[in-house]
Amino acid sequence: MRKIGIIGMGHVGATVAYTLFTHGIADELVLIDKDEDKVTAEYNDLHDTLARNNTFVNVRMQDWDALKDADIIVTAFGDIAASVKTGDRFGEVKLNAANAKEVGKKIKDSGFKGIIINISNPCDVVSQILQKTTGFKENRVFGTGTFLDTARMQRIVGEKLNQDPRNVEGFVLGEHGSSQFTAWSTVRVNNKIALQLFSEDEQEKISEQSNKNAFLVAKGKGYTSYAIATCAVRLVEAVFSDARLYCPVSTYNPEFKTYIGYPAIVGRDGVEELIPLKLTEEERNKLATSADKIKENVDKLS
Ligand SMILES: NC(=O)c1ccc[n+]([C@@H]2O[C@H](COP(=O)([O-])OP(=O)(O)OC[C@H]3O[C@@H](n4cnc5c(N)ncnc54)[C@H](O)[C@@H]3O)[C@@H](O)[C@H]2O)c1
Repeated sequence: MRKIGIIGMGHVGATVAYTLFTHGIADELVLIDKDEDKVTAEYNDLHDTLARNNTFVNVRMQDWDALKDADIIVTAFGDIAASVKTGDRFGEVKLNAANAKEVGKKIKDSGFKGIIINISNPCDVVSQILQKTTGFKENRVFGTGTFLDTARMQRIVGEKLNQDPRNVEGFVLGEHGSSQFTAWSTVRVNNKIALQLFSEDEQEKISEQSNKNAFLVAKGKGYTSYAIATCAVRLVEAVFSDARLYCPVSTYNPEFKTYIGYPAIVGRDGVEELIPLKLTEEERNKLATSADKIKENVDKLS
């Protein structure tokens, strides 16, 4: 039986739940939020789809003990308005560092033995605090990190070259935040080296745009949901099917001694392997700067 807990049933948590529910990816869901009215509303709205759904799903709510035998927990707690207001995901840092400690303790106390996939921002800092608080091995707690930013980069590059974004390989690395960057040495489009397809100026603009797109979406609707939920669900599927998916996630990187967005293999045990990249010196320096920013905040807040 595939059982998933979702903690934080705001825009993102609810979209993850809906996707899992309607795509037949989970047999049982446990929905948790500190806002009782919100979680009750989502619980009922999801239940009302059952008679027209292709598959049956058991749903429970506000039951921490039910997490004991869950396979995966997706964390999406926070207050998106705090990030949107400041135009920076660090707008939620104090609030979500405290939430991560509270939620991490409750997860640990539940006896949960599975994999945590964190979405809450700032994603790298929160993922690491969750890992520290639960005491789980690092492979069992990871964040969506730059998986979403990489999808945004693939979309932008694809649009510029009139290609399906899935024809674009390569990575946005570092913090899921303002110090992230496109590692152009890794980017290929239909096996053509992207460095040869874009001028330095264009590379710079695309790299910035991958980060800015989040705030463009949030400016119009107050939050983002579809793209991040699709990324999180993809990672859930990779764990369930032991896909050994090669993708960038926020995970502990021994070289930089912090959680940070970097390519890894994701399977049944969570992050099973880091795949070392041959970066240019400039890219390595950018990654080191990004790591310092994350580390500083983890040290201050955990
Ligand atoms: N990693 C990414 O790429 C990415 C993308 C989008 C959003 N996010 C982040 O995901 C989080 C959720 O976004 P959203 O738009 O759904 O926010 P939201 O404000 O709509 O919802 C957050 C929910 O978390 C709940 N919550 C807060 N503290 C809690 C706690 N201690 N225990 C249980 N529930 C708690 C709130 O009641 C609320 O329902 C935010 O931190 C946001 O910045 C990350």
